[in-house]
Amino acid sequence: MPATTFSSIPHYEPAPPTHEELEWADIPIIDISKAGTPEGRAELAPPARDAMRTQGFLYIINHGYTQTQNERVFDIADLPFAQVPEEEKRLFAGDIKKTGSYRGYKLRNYWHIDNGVHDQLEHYNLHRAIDQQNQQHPKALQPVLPEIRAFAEHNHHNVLHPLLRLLALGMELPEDALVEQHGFDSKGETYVRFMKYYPRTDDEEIKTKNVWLKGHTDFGTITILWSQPVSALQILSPDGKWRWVKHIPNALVVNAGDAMEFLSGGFYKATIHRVVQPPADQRGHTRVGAFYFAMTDDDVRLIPFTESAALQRAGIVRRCDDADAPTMEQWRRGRTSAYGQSELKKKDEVVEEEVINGVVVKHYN
Ligand SMILES: O=C(O)CCC(=O)C(=O)O
Ligand SMILES: [Fe+2]
Repeated sequence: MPATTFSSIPHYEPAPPTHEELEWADIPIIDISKAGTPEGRAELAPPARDAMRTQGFLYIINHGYTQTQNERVFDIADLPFAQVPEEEKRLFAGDIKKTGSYRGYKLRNYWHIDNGVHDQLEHYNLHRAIDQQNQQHPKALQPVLPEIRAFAEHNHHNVLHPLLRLLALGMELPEDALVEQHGFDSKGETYVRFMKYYPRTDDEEIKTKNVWLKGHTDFGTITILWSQPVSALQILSPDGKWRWVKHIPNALVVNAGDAMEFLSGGFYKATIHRVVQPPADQRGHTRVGAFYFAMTDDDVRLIPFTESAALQRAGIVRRCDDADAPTMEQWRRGRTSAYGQSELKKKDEVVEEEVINGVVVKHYN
């Protein structure tokens, strides 16, 4: 490894893992270090396919970062929140609704959760190409931008692309069918997100029934969430029950989003998930997250791979006619602008709906 000197930044110490026995989701583990050979990919493709077809979630381990590198990711992830003055944060806040893009900060109180209560979480989003996109960043991030770029490349080339090969094989397509739609250098919005949740008041907890981030699907193809110890993420299991996602040190929690569901004609599931108040022994702490939100290139039309024999056998399900199908760019902009801002239509006690590009999108309370 080349000798690299890293700038000294404060250490973010997360809360210790919970001791509570929660109802954990049953999420399969994929050892991605095996994906480097054709034999390894042939071995991993069926379990990856089954995980994405049933749970819509899987864990990735052995992706190539050490525990020390992993801790550095979270130290960097806390910088835009702990080391940037509020005034500077406002300067870098994204005009999300207008631009349909998350670049920059999403500050607290932006999304409506329930009963007049707004969110208490901040995120900061960087386009993966970092300094090639004319996106300016706060001062505290300047010294670590090369490391964030390396983090984006790691997610893209060592996690996303290997996984996309497995998922293409699962659809019995040429193994690069999805990789070809996810160029690192193509025009598209795949981005790095750092996120920080702050503890809330009892009143906020009561009014939202402890929901910190409403049940939703992600917009893109694949979300890579760097596992962190504060339990709060839940997924809606196939049996209709919310189950907790357990922390695995240095693992990645990966899920499929809307775009993957479109491309696969429902073969891979964009699973609903939400964030709730952590268990009692982890309350009162902040919760810092690091993510890579992947989408296809902007010009890809989100229509199913009808040539796939696997999809034909399973039955292709469309959420709109192919002729009306949005491009990735239309879908991400539409979803991003509306999220947490639009008037949702109440279907029943749990489900609310909105229509984006002619397609019905569900939100869960
Ligand atoms: O914070 C988490 O664990 C999940 C956040 C999430 O679902 C999202 O940002 O889309
Ligand atoms: Fe999400």
